[in-house]
Amino acid sequence: MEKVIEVKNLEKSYKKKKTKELVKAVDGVSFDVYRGEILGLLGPNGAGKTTTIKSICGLLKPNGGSVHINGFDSNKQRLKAVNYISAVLEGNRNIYWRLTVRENMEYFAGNRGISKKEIQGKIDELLNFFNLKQKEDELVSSLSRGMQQKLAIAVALLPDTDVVLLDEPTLGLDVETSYEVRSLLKRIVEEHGKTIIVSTHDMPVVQEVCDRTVIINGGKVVADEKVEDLIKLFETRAYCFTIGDELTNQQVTAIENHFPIVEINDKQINVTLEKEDDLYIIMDILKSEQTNIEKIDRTTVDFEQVFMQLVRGGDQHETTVASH
Ligand SMILES: Nc1ncnc2c1ncn2[C@@H]1O[C@H](COP(=O)(O)OP(=O)(O)OP(=O)(O)O)[C@@H](O)[C@H]1O
Repeated sequence: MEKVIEVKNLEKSYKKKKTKELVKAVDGVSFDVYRGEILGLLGPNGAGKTTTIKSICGLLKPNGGSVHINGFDSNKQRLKAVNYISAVLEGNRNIYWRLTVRENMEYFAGNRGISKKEIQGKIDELLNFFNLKQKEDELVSSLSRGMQQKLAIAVALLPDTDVVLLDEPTLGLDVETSYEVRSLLKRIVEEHGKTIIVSTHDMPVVQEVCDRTVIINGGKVVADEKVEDLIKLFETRAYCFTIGDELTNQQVTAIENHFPIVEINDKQINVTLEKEDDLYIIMDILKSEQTNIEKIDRTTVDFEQVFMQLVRGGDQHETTVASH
């Protein structure tokens, strides 16, 4: 597999305005991105995603480490490196609301040094691809949020760069449009041969669209795995206990304290264990009040549960995933 982006030991600190204290936003982040994949960059608020993305785009100068794009250092050979990347950062604010759909496309093509004449065919192709052709002469301000989002992505595809970086592409979209954007992302990779990095809080996007995910928490990578492998890994530890008696409040508290991912409904406990041995902890809690265990089944997990466990657990999980 051909490596398009290599992020190595990236470090970035910010100085707090009031106290001048240094905050480490990114603390030794490393990962690679391969041609033709959709990589999901995830993490809770403040994890360091934006800082990582801005460093990849060459918008931020890291304090340590490096980013290479197609072999070019995004810091030392910035212009060559960023030539391979286009990005939609901060939602759809990269488009002009007072211009029409087509005018936006022509304007941004011009910004990249592409003449109006040579880009017309490409604009038509993209407008058709994104189902925006019939809206080409309408002002962006009159479009729905979903259409604006699609236009923002279309604009990012104009310069035909190898890598497209998308920050929260489905934020604020209704279910139907979010579904449409998700399938468009897959088609952009398949039909246009792009590599996509998508930063998102939208777990269905990750489960459905991303080949691999890099999860950042507290400025560090806590998982770098294929999405399906992560789900499988956690599935081996997901159990459903059916019990004959109601739990006491102490038992509920004990279970919730031990296991961050748990759902207790009446006489069922759905729990994802951190390691197989944890099965005995939960059985001991049940036995402590002579709770009758009727059966124990393995259950399925979704990506959201995997994510929650990885970001809530801290270092313990880092070891677990790294050893996988
Ligand atoms: N310009 C800045 N000055 C000071 N601190 C900053 C600055 N930018 C980010 N930080 C801090 O660095 C840390 C990482 O921020 P970053 O924006 O990279 O996280 P994020 O994962 O993108 O979060 P979100 O999902 O909320 O956008 C946070 O603690 C944040 O407060």
